[in-house]
Amino acid sequence: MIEVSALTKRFTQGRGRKARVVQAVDGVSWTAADGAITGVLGPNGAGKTTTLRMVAGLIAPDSGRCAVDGLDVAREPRAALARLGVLSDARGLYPRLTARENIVYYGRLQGMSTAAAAARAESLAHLLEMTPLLDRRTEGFSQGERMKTALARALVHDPANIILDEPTNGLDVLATRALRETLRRLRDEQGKCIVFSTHIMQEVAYLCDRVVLVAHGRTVAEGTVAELNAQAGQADFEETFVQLAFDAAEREGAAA
Ligand SMILES: Nc1ncnc2c1ncn2[C@@H]1O[C@H](COP(=O)(O)OP(=O)(O)OP(=O)(O)O)[C@@H](O)[C@H]1O
Repeated sequence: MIEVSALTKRFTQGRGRKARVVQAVDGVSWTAADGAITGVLGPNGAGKTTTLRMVAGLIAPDSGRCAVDGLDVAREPRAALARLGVLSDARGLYPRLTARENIVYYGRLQGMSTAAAAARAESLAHLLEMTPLLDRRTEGFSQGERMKTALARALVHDPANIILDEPTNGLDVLATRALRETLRRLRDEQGKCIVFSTHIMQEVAYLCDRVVLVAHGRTVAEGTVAELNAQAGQADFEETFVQLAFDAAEREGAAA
């Protein structure tokens, strides 16, 4: 389970009188349950990536709390992050290493033996249908190949919780379907807690058990697609999203 409560983060750009402050996250709260796929949705700049980076321990919040399976990411980072797999938007593979080496290296960083990490790389390659890629250097990999390698790396230590930032970015229709199927299996067969951010409404309808809508760094609505449609009085989730997220953002803007 992943819990985010009253999280805030601001960035300051520049110095002195020219300094500009951006309130990227402004008290966002949500919970993602085990055995469920939770989608975090919001307009550009709503604070989704910043929030997920705080959950992953990559940046520290100004205030508020993130917890993974009840472990506070700030207080017990090693224990909390050992229970988390992260697929970031940047992917961040080592280009001179093969896919296999990237996955095994990450397993070693997570405290696994080389043999255990190597065995896991094989089974994940099978699950993700990427066995032919394993011994190629990742330099020059296509978007889909990079995503599969990065996902295998994120899953190498078999974390109970997985966060994915725009995982289908740049993927073709078959790779997108394969990823969806993988996420469903991880949820249904292994009871993982999966959180992902996306801009693709179809993906939400296909995959998400629960949706968190964020705007201006805050949660503006939460529920199943059907509950949110009912709340907005819409049949189409895209209309619901525009109404709940963008109208909320406009109201916030007018009030500011
Ligand atoms: N390192 C940083 N320095 C300055 N501002 C930042 C930094 N990271 C994020 N921001 C700002 O914080 C706000 C939230 O950004 P974030 O990337 O979290 O949004 P997002 O919801 O993921 O957006 P998108 O859907 O466009 O990816 C934006 O205004 C962004 O410009």
